[in-house]
Amino acid sequence: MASEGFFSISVASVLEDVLKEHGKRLSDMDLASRKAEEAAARRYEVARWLRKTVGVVGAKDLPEEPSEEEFRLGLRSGLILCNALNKIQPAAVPKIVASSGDSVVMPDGAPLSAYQYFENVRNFLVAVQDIGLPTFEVSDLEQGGKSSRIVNCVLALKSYSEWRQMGGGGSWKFGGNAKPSISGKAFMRKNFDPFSNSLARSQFMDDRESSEQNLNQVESSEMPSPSLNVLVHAILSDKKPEEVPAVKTAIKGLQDDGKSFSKMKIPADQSSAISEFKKEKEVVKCTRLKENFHNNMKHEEASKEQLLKQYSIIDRQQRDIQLLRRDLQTARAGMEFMQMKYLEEIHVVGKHMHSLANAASGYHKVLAENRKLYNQVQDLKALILLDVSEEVFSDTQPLIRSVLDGYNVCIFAYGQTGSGKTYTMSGAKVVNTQNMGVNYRALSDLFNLAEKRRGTFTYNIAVQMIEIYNEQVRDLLVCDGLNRRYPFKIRNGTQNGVNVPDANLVSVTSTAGVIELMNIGMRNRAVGATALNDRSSRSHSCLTVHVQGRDLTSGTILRGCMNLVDLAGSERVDKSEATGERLKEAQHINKSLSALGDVIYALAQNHSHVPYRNSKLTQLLQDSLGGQAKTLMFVHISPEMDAIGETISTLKFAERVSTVELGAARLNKESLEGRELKEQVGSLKAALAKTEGQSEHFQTIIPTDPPALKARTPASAYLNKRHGGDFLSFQNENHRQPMEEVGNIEVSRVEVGAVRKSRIEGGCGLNVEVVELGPRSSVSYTIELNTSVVRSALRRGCRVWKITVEAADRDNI
Ligand SMILES: Nc1ncnc2c1ncn2[C@@H]1O[C@H](COP(=O)(O)OP(=O)(O)OP(=O)(O)O)[C@@H](O)[C@H]1O
Repeated sequence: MASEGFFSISVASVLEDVLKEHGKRLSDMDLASRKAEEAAARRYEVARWLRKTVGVVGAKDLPEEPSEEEFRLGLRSGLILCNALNKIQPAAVPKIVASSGDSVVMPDGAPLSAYQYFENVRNFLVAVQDIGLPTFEVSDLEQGGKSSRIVNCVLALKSYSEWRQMGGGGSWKFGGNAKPSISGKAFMRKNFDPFSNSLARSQFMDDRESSEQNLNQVESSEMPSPSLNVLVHAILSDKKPEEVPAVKTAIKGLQDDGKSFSKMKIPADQSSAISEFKKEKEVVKCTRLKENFHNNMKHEEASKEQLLKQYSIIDRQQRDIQLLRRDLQTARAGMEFMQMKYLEEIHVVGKHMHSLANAASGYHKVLAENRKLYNQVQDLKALILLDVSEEVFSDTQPLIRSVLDGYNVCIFAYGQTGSGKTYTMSGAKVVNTQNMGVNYRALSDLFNLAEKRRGTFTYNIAVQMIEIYNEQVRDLLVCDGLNRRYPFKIRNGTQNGVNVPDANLVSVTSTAGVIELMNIGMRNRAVGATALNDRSSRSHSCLTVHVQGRDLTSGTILRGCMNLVDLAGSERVDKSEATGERLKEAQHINKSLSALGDVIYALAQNHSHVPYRNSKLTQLLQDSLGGQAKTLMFVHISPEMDAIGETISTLKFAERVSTVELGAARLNKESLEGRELKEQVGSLKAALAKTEGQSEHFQTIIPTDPPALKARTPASAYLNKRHGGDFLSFQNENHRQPMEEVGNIEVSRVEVGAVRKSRIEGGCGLNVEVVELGPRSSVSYTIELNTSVVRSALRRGCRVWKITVEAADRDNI
């Protein structure tokens, strides 16, 4: 067993070495296909030769190009083989067992018995063996047998036949060794005749087992085994003649090294040959198995490697998935936590909002309370006598705030001529931060405070400036110095607090704008030189600031006004040396100041009648002195000794004033609903008033403010509702006409203060109510148009009327 193992390994190593040398070239060949092609070609060659040799009839069972199965079946009876051999060498097979009646051809459908097959084939094999040709096994003709060995045998026979046909000169050589044609029992295939070459290659590549028949023919112990022999032939077949010695040397070296070769003995008899052959067969099998195993191992290793790679990838992916899952869970937990936190915070914010809302409402309550208390303090203080000092303004500041809160305020300067009233109120001629007057400071504070309240209130501020000169009211805010409407009337207790409605009321948005107006007013003010003051004020001036504030949340309207009054100074005519106009002015000044004293006295004494109407000054200041305003008086006295009399008089006046107890100041507040109701009441009152004694007239109320044309005022809306919506309101029920007959009447241009109530003389016509724009919007006027004109227009189909009222025509209406 040990020697067999060693032998196997040696042969295998030789094979491997040879294969390594030539493996590259061989591996490139398509072994399987070549094997099949070559086997088929050789089989066809054999079939054709046999058919040709025994004749088509004799070889009818053998097709010209048989498949392996057909080939085997065709030759199975041994008849064709024996006949062919006998044709080449007559009586080589002395006895051929054939079917009855035909020694050559087998009868159709009557197969020979197995014994007959065996007889023929055995005889054939014995004969060819005697000739020295390669043989095959009887079993090769059976199913699963090796047809290649049969092919080899027949081809050798063919070669032998050809040699004989050529005369059989010399000795027939098969396999390269000179051999007697018949007597030789074996032959060597050293030469490369076509047959042996083909045979060797086919044996090497196609069927190593075919070497067993060659093995039987090996005669020298020095030669390699048949398989190696085939390999050597295969190698040498591709070499050039000059390369052959080198290859041979290499093989020899292999032989020397390989113990298997050196130890291998040629068997003496057939059985030992078969035994050796089997050994070699085992070796070949082992080699093949080893190769297969080796290849399988390699393949398995590659697969294993690939599998490992895939496992590692899958493992990594699974780890990644785990990580991702963990991240997802973390993120989910984070989200839930955030959500919870968010809800908590929302809850907290909600609570804060709630408390803030409470605080805000509380703040408003406290603010209202604060305002109330502050006003109570102001009311309690009443009139305070103050020394003129630079600190004066600090006490005026709270009053400024009151104006924005909807109260009326009056600040006025009293004192003899030349005592510094104008200086206190208006400041020095060249104004700086130190010598600014009360007026400037008050307005500056007013605008600052209004700006601070911008988020809660919007304020409209307008200014009037008038003077009372020689008991006549004049407008100081005129550019050309002309007071066309002079003298103006004073109206007390108007709804909007404008006591001199005809005087210019100019909107302002900044302190600078007010200063500009004040400068205009100062330029227009009547001044004159007296012995006591080279620029003595010869009139009482009054700067009135009208403030209308709207609460942005409630819509409530607050109206306040501030009168800043610079009185003309009382003067002793003998001292001021006034004559002529100055004297007349002085008399009016003194008279009005005396009237002011009387009013103060009456107020101080709580008289039922207060003589406000005794002078324009008291009439103008009626609302401020009468108890519905907060009033502050600056009292000026002269430090000069010769003015002691006036000083005492002034102080007495001040003392009297200080005793006056004003009532609580009234807040001019109007809610949105209240305002609308008032407007309705006002409109209705006006409508009722116009019904009296105007049976031939018809009236209409016209909204003059362009926006109001689109959105009717509550009053007109009310009237339209009452009268069917499409009717203009007519005060006389008998003459009420639908709108279609009268048409809309549009007033295209109405200037503030430009239209006054007027009546066209002799006309019984259409009453047109013109409502002025601006703060005095509640003031309404009626214009009557001649009825005949209206009727004529209606006849002409006039439906929309446009009435233009020019300011210049005011006095002519
Ligand atoms: N506190 C003061 N500091 C500096 N100058 C002053 C002061 N008060 C008044 N004067 C100056 O005294 C003069 C008279 O002052 P002012 O014209 O203000 O008096 P008045 O009381 O208004 O007089 P009248 O009643 O005649 O108009 C002016 O030249 C004014 O500049």
